[in-house]
Amino acid sequence: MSSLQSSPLSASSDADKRDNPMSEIHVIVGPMFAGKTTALLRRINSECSNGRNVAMIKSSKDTRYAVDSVVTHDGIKFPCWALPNLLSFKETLGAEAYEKLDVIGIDEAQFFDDLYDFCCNAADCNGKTVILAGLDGDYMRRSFGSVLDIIPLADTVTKLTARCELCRKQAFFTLRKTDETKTELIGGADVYMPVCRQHYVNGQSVVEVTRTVLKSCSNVQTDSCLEEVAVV
Ligand SMILES: Nc1ncnc2c1ncn2[C@@H]1O[C@H](COP(=O)(O)OP(=O)(O)O)[C@@H](O)[C@H]1O
Ligand SMILES: Cc1cn([C@H]2C[C@H](O)[C@@H](COP(=O)(O)O)O2)c(=O)[nH]c1=O
Repeated sequence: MSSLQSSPLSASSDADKRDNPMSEIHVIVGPMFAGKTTALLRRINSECSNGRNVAMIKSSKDTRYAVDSVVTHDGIKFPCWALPNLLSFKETLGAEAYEKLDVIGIDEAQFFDDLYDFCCNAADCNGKTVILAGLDGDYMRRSFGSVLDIIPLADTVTKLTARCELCRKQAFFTLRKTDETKTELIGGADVYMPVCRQHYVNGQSVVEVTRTVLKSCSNVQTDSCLEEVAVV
C-alpha cells in the first residue's frame, strides 16, 4: 500500500512551491482519546479530495494498531510511513516524490525530536502544508517533545478534549494508571485514561500514594530477604 496518496501530480518545482500561498502549518493537540488522529485523517482526506498530493508519517515507536498505517482508537486507518525521525523522510520517499508532495500529515508528533526543523523546512523552504497531531502534555502534564515549539510557526492550533472516564465531563489531561515513571511509554486504554482536572488531581495522588506504598513494600520485602540471608 502506498503512503503517498496519488492524485494528478502537478509539475511544480520547489521554487514554485516556496511562493505557494498554500504552504501552511496546522497543529492539533489534546489528551489521549480526544480525536486528534480522527481530526488529522479528516483533514488529510479532505486535502486528497481537493486533488492535493499527500503523505502521512507516524513515529515508528508507536506501532500499537498497525506498522504501516495511522489508526484511530475506533479503527479508522490511513496508510503511512512509520519513521524513527522526520529528517529521513525526504530520503526515504525520494527527492522526486517529495517535490511532488503538497501536504504532509504527522501523527504522534510528540515522539519526533526533529519536529521543529522539519516543519520549518517543509513549510518555509519547500512550500508544503504540514498538518500534525500530537500530545501537548505527557502524563505529568509536562510539555511533551517539541509539539508546543511548533505553535509560534503555526497558522492554526486546535486543542481537542476527550470525555473524562470517571465523570464524562470534558477531559483535558491523560492519567497514567501504572507506576511506570519514564516519559515515553507506548500504550492505550490499558495504561492511560483521559480525565477532567478534578479527576486528574485525585487520580494522580492515588497513583503517587500507590507508588510510595508499593516502593515501601518492596523495601520491606528486600529488608526481610536481607535478614533471611543474614540469618542463614
Ligand atoms: N474517554 C473517551 N473520550 C472520547 N473518545 C473516546 C474515549 N474513549 C474512547 N474514545 C474513542 O476514541 C476516538 C478518538 O480516537 P483517536 O482519534 O484515535 O484519538 P487520539 O488520536 O486523540 O488519541 C473517539 O471517536 C471515541 O470513539
Ligand atoms: C500520556 C502519555 C502517552 N504516551 C504514549 C501513549 C500512546 O502510545 C501515545 C499517545 O497516543 P494517542 O494517539 O494520543 O492516543 O503516547 C507516552 O509515551 N507518555 C505519556 O506520558
